[in-house]
This record gives sequence, C-alpha cells and structure tokens, in this order.
Amino acid sequence: MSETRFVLSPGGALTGRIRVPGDKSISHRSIMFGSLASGVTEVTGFLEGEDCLATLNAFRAMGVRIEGPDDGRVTIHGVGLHGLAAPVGPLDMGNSGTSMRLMSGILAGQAFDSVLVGDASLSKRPMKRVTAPLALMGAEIVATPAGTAPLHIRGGRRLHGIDYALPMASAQVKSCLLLAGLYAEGTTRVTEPAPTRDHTERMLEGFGYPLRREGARTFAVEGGHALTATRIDVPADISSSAFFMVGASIAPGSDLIIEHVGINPTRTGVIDILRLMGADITLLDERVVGGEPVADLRVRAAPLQGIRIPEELVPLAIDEFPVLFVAAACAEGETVLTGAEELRAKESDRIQVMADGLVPLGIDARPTADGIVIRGGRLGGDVDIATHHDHRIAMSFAMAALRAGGEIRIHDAGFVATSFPGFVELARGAGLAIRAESA
Ligand SMILES: O=C(O)C1=C[C@@H](OP(=O)(O)O)[C@@H](O)[C@H](O)C1
Ligand SMILES: C=C(OP(=O)(O)O)C(=O)O
Repeated sequence: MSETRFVLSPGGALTGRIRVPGDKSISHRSIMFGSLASGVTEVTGFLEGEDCLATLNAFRAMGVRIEGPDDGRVTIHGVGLHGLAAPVGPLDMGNSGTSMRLMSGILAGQAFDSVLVGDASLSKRPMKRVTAPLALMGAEIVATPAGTAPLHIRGGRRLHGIDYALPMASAQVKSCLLLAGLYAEGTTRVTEPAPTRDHTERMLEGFGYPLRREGARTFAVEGGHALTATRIDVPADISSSAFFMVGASIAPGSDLIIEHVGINPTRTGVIDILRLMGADITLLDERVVGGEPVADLRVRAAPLQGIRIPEELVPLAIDEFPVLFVAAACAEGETVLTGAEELRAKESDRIQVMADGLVPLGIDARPTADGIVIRGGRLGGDVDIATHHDHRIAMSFAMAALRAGGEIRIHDAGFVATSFPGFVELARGAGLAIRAESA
C-alpha cells in the first residue's frame, strides 16, 4: 500500500479566512442518536472524516437508512432504540476510539451478538475502561487478554443501572455508560472526576431524552424512554482549528480568521492555555447554533512564554496537546505539563511520540510519567517524523515547519483523513508550504 508523506518547507505565515471541517465528537453522536431516534434527523456540517464514516457505516450495517454524506448533509431515518438489526460481519471502527467505546455501550444493550474490530492503533488501545463497568451493568463482552479489541459483545443480556465513579476523566467512558443506560433497568448514574466534553448530555436533551444533572459532575439516565429525531448543525471542530491557532500564533506576520468554530466551554482549554502563554486570540460574533456556542476566531502572531499548564484545563484540551507542545517548543522558557497520563492512551503515546520528533528538531523535551517538560528554543530542520498512525502528530509537526530551520518530512501522514479531510489544501491556502507525496 502506498504511504502518504507530507513534505514541508520552512517558514511562512498564516493569513486570510478559513473554515475547518465539522466537529468529530458531535458528528459521531449525530449518527448514533439519529439512528436510535424515532423519525428523520437532518444533519448539516457533518465531518466526512474516516472516523465518523466508520460510525455511519456501522449503523448502515445494522439496517439504518442513511442518506449522504453530501457536502456535510446527512439524513438519518431513525429506527428507534430497539430497531437495529444484527450486522452480518464484524463492525470495523478503523482508527476511532470514540466509535469503539460509544458503540460498545449501545451494542451491549441489543438483542443480537456483535463484534467490534479496529486498525493496528485502535487494537492496542485500552478497552477495559468500558468493558469493566459494562460488565457491572450485566453486559457480557469478551476482549483479548490484554483488554483490547476485538470486542465480542453478547446480545440479549438484561442490563441494570449502576452508580459509577469514573476512574479517569473520559467523555468516551461517560458516554458509553449513558448510552448503555438507555437500555438498562433503573438508573445509570456516572460521576466524572473532572468536567469533560458534554456533547452526549446536550444531545440526549436535544433528542428529548430525560437526563438528570446532579451537580456539575454527575449525570443520570433511566432506561425505557425514547429519543425523538431533531436537526443538528455541526460547528467547525475546535480540535482541528487548534493546529491553525498555534500556527498563526508562532509564525510572525500571521493574521488568520477561523470561522464558525464550536466554543463549547468543555472544549476551549486550548484557547485558555494559549492565552496564558501570551497568544493573541479574539472571539468574534459569538452565537449559539443548534444548542452549541460558536464564534469566529481571529488569531495574530504573538511572542509566547512557557507556562505551567493548570491541571484542570487538561481534559478541556485533551486532543490539543500535540500541537500545544509545538507552541511550547516555540515559546520563551519552560512549559510544564502534569496530570496528562491519558495522552499515552490515544492513537499513539502522544507524550513519547511528540518528544521523539521535537528532540531531533533541537528542542529539549523531557517526558515524565504524566506529562512533559519542554524548553522553547530555535527549531532545526531536515528531520523525518514518524506519526505512529496518529493524525494529530502529523498535523502538529506540519505547523512546526512555520518556525523550522529546514525541511520537515512527515511519514504515514494519510491518517489526517480520520479527522481532517482536506487538511493539506486548506493549510496550503492559508500559507503553509506543504505538499503531499505518495511514497
Ligand atoms: O467523547 C469524545 O468524542 C472524545 C473524547 C476524548 O477521549 P477520552 O474520553 O478517551 O478522553 C477525545 O480524546 C476524543 O478525541 C473524542
Ligand atoms: C483521541 C482521538 O480520537 P479517538 O479517541 O476517537 O480515536 C483524537 O481524535 O485525538
């Protein structure tokens, strides 16, 4: 199979107006909730990335009629909570942790057996965090001895509600259990150790399903109610915008507007962290679209300083750390991250893999058990970066080229299509000297 390689020439600035693709978390959930609702759900702004298409194809394989995606429009003919049909073969979740973890909660409540599989990266990621609490609810799921996919999910089990305190701040685990809770007898109550993205809670409410918020960190559902179809307008993904926020901050002469970005407060940690570092980010025309807050972001180049990143911001910026490490590498002084061991359980070990790329670029980057210490400096060049099947590693090092002293070659970069189709063209249009080659 041919490999996609990004080749970046050093320098440049980011200018103009761009709109990045739709939010990945909301796009996944729009398909899941739309499929399980009664009635027809219309989605606009859907992310046509491989991760969300894996979710979409899984529901098609279970008999849901889904039209599109066509320029971000998807029409889902919901079958109701109990209307899914048994799939013929295993459901392939590709590279997508969100798909596998949320689907395991839905499938645990079905009358039929199912199997979830993933690619090489996803097959290494921890699934016990969902299979263990689902077993407490009465589910029967067999994983590998290492607690990884494939997951064999036995249907026809009677689930019952549990009270569960999440051992880690994870929106995927929270969402998995709330979705299983729709099929459980009694109340399923989850408490998170710190706030994480709340798109599942918002969408339950948007589809008319009763959700109890007991304080800021506890959510409860009861089985036996129904989801009713609705319209969903997916905003642009703040996680995809983050590459451009950092790029425009570090590249002298940059002045960039990123349009229609979702600024749900459970997702804006990246803006808070960059502002603490001295970034110049302005929110323009703040508005609410389909239940989610949205704004245009104006980002101008600014000198950044190293900081100690407040731990409470970690779950609110969890996917943005690879590119925040690039910001730290271009900042004056030291940036210290702690409380972020979850970064080791993503598509790659994002602490180690980022350090492995920053060090050859001449940056002092020292991983710790739960974070990293990065001392900003002058970036070199003429380096080869291994992405380890991780889209965010590829896009982060692409932005580093804006301040590099030589060429950066990023191998196995095709995975950007999981979350950001069209990245190369959009980035080039904004001023990044990037080309994609098949090797
Ligand atoms: O719920 C979601 O949509 C997501 C939750 C986060 O994962 P964790 O729950 O594992 O932190 C995040 O990293 C992922 O990209 C999307
Ligand atoms: C962690 C991510 O996604 P997932 O867990 O869905 O694979 C991500 O997109 O950075």
